[in-house]
Amino acid sequence: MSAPAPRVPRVLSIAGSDPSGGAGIQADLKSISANGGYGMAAITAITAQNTRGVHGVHVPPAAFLAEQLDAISDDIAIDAVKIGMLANADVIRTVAAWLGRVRPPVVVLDPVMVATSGDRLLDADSEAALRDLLPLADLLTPNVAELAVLTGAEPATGWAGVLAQAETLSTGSGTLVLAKGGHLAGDLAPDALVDASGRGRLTTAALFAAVVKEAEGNPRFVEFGGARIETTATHGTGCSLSSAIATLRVSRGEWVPAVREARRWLREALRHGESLEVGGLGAGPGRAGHGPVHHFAGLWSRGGLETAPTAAEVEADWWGGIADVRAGIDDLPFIRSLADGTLDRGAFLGYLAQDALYLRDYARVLAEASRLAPDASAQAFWAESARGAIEGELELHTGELAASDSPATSGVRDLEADRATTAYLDHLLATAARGEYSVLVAALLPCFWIYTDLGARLGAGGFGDAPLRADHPYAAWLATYRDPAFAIATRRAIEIATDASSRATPEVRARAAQAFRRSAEHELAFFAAPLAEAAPLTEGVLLSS
Ligand SMILES: Nc1ncnc2c1ncn2[C@@H]1O[C@H](COP(=O)(O)OP(=O)(O)O)[C@@H](O)[C@H]1O
Ligand SMILES: Cc1ncc(COP(=O)(O)O)c(N)n1
Repeated sequence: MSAPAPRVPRVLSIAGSDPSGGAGIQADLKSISANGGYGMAAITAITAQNTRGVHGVHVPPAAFLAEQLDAISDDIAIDAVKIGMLANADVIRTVAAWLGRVRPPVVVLDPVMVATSGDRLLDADSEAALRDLLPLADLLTPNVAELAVLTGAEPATGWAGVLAQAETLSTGSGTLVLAKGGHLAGDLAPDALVDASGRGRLTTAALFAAVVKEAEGNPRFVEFGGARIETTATHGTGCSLSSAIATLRVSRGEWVPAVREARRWLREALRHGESLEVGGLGAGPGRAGHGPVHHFAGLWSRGGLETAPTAAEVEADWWGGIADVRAGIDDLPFIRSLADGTLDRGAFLGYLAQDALYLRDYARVLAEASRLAPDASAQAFWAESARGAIEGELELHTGELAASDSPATSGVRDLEADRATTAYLDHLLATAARGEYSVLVAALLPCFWIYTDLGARLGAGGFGDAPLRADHPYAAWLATYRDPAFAIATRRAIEIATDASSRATPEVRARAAQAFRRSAEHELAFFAAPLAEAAPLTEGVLLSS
């Protein structure tokens, strides 16, 4: 039994809108999604901005923000909140009142004041109101400039100064602070979690720390190092990072792993930001702005964009994709004459002899599928099918072939596989040798599926009444393929193979579809062979012992 899937963190962003998509709620929703959360957004302000700057800000009435917040919290359990641009004191008070009522388990506050472009995003006279909001958060993520404003100091010019201000802020607000080095000069872009609140939030988390520094007064620093990434795509880094941390704090349960993972993700997004080619249109020299980070760089390259088909969709695709092969099989003189009973007995026995030869190696390939199977149920199924194929082969020797009056049937064991049998087996053995389970089971499937389908249609009068007559010369053979147990096995084989393909990567799925079709084509050639190239079962085609 597999463990239940972990619940998806429900994360609310309370922030401004950036129509260019790089910062604000747009960045937050992308960041939350990229980090495995369900994103929601209550909009505090609507900005008109692009990668070069903010042209305008419209702040809807704070009462309407309250309505948005209540609509969400009345209906949805919120696991984490990320707070970004708050615009003015009314908005701040509305958010503070809502937080006081709802108190979500994780609150990350990015005290947005000034955009990367230098434009103000918070009224200058609202800084006091913002300070009052700080204690309601669990984590503050100010940049260098914001840290300076919040501590009433000059912006720090070095990392030690940033850490000192972060400590001051943490002590004053009683919250954890993430000090960010993004705006410092130099080759490094370090961040650090600073907990001087005395609430010991980092005690457990510090176990995970790469570097834990004990400083005077015993505040705790957990530092995250990293080289500065050479890029202009830094618009929205603060928004993206704080949303990622809020989301990952829910799924990881601790601050340090959440920050470490969020930073790793953001750094990948930063490295690929410029590839988006967002911004810079018509910019004169020196006006090129800051493009967004690529929030989905990792997901798109590793997860792919293709929608995975369900097993039922794979089944329909595969079966529909061999409609021409199936029609070809139905039209074969071998199948037609087998159905109406006019098939030459020698040709029939020749077919059975090839079938026996086929089953011997088919059983080995089924056993290989069992070896590769990812779970016990599939492992048992393929092993059982291998046993069935071996039994089928033995039955052929003791049944139809042994009973035949041909003097040569005793030499079946030494009979050589004809071209069609050899080609089919080569395909199956080569697929097995490549060791890709989902491709292998797709290759094994037509033998189950096409026979079951043929047997069912022969038995249901699809080829006329002749196959239903008890005195049909090949009644015993027809009965084998109508066997309900075989139909059940076929259903299970279809389920296993299509399920494996629906979960596989697009590349593996394409190889599986091709292997399935190849096997179906070999089935056609196999049925065509007895009346096409191989002579009936006579001493001429047997290497009798
Ligand atoms: N060029 C860069 N290379 C690596 N990391 C960066 C770079 N610029 C910003 N960061 C990281 O992005 C995050 C946001 O930091 P920062 O730019 O200081 O905040 P804000 O966007 O709020 O101004 C931090 O983790 C910081 O270390
Ligand atoms: C709506 C909105 N919120 C926040 C920021 C800050 O983002 P950054 O500091 O990365 O430019 C922004 N530019 N716009």
